[in-house]
Amino acid sequence: MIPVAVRQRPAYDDQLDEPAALTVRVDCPAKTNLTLEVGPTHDEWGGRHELDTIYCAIGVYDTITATAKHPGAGFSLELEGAHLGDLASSSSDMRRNHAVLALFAMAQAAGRDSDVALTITKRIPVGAGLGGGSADAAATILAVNQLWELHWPMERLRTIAATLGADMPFCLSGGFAHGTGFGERIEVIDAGSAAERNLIGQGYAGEVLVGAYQSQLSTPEVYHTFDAVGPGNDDRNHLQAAAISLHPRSGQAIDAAVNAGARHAFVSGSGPSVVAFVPDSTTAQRIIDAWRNGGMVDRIIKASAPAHPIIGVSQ
Ligand SMILES: C[C@@](CO)(OP(=O)(O)O)[C@H](O)COP(=O)(O)OP(=O)(O)OC[C@H]1O[C@@H](n2ccc(N)nc2=O)[C@H](O)[C@@H]1O
Ligand SMILES: Nc1ncnc2c1ncn2[C@@H]1O[C@H](COP(=O)(O)OP(=O)(O)O)[C@@H](O)[C@H]1O
Repeated sequence: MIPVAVRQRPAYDDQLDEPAALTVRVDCPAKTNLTLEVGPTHDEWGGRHELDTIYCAIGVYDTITATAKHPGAGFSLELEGAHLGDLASSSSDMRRNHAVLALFAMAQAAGRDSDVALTITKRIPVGAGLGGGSADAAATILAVNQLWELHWPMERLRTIAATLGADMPFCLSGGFAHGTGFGERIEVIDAGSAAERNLIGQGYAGEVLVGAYQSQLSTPEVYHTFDAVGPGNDDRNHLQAAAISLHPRSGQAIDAAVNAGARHAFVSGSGPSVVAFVPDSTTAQRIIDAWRNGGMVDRIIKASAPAHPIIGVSQ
């Protein structure tokens, strides 16, 4: 089921006697990996690695809006946010933005032109191992599915998302899920299931602190480094040692969070950001103080997990 909160659409604008412009807004959460086991590479997956991962969506949301434009007008993209990372650079090509690639993929699958105005309000740190680009792509797929009244089921949307990136199929539904293949095969862990109760019982739910950085890590570079150094002893995220070798402050932030009482603290996916699950607000404050006093992170974001995309329709 796609979690949808839809407001009623007025059929026509009284003044202009033409269809009123509809805007679909999707708030799409970041992702992390509670476990990430990395296996061998496969040529048929473009050299990507086999994965076995438990995804978890965390409530730091990017917002995408999609509004229909006149036929033949083409697409447009506006980006806003205080922390745009390398997306703010003049060499950043709008046509390579993950949201735009997702719009093109949906247009091709639907046999339509991509006459849509997209806006992205970025809150998910960029190049941080939090799947921000994947969240924006997933949000665009969900938005266009609604805007064009396609009503395609989740499985069809996942198939399209999988052509764009490993994390994107998960980001369509959020929550908790088991990912296999190169990360694109998703088995949702249902709310209330024994598997979900098990994750919650282990402390993988509730209040979360994200320690974020100005610097980014490149996902391919982290996988290359993993190929050289392998997983760290006892690391549930096999990419953690590689990420820390490239960005040592992440390791310091993990140690500080654990010492201050975090239930779990780890590098999120390919890093460099660090996620800490905290049992209560006193512990959260201890971790925040340790991170700030030690200069171990550049930015701290409070969130909760698990989270889901939220879809709304308005004029
Ligand atoms: C590591 C993870 C963990 O969830 O995400 P991040 O933490 O970076 O967000 C994912 O595996 C990344 O997902 P995503 O960023 O969507 O990957 P893709 O666009 O498909 O691939 C980008 C590059 O990452 C490497 N890659 C990705 C997935 C995979 N199973 N094996 C790989 O080796 C390849 O070098 C590939 O060219
Ligand atoms: N909409 C987008 N949001 C974030 N990054 C994007 C987006 N579109 C393209 N990118 C590019 O994708 C790369 C990875 O960004 P992101 O998805 O945030 O990180 P990660 O793969 O570590 O989770 C960045 O170099 C960024 O420029």
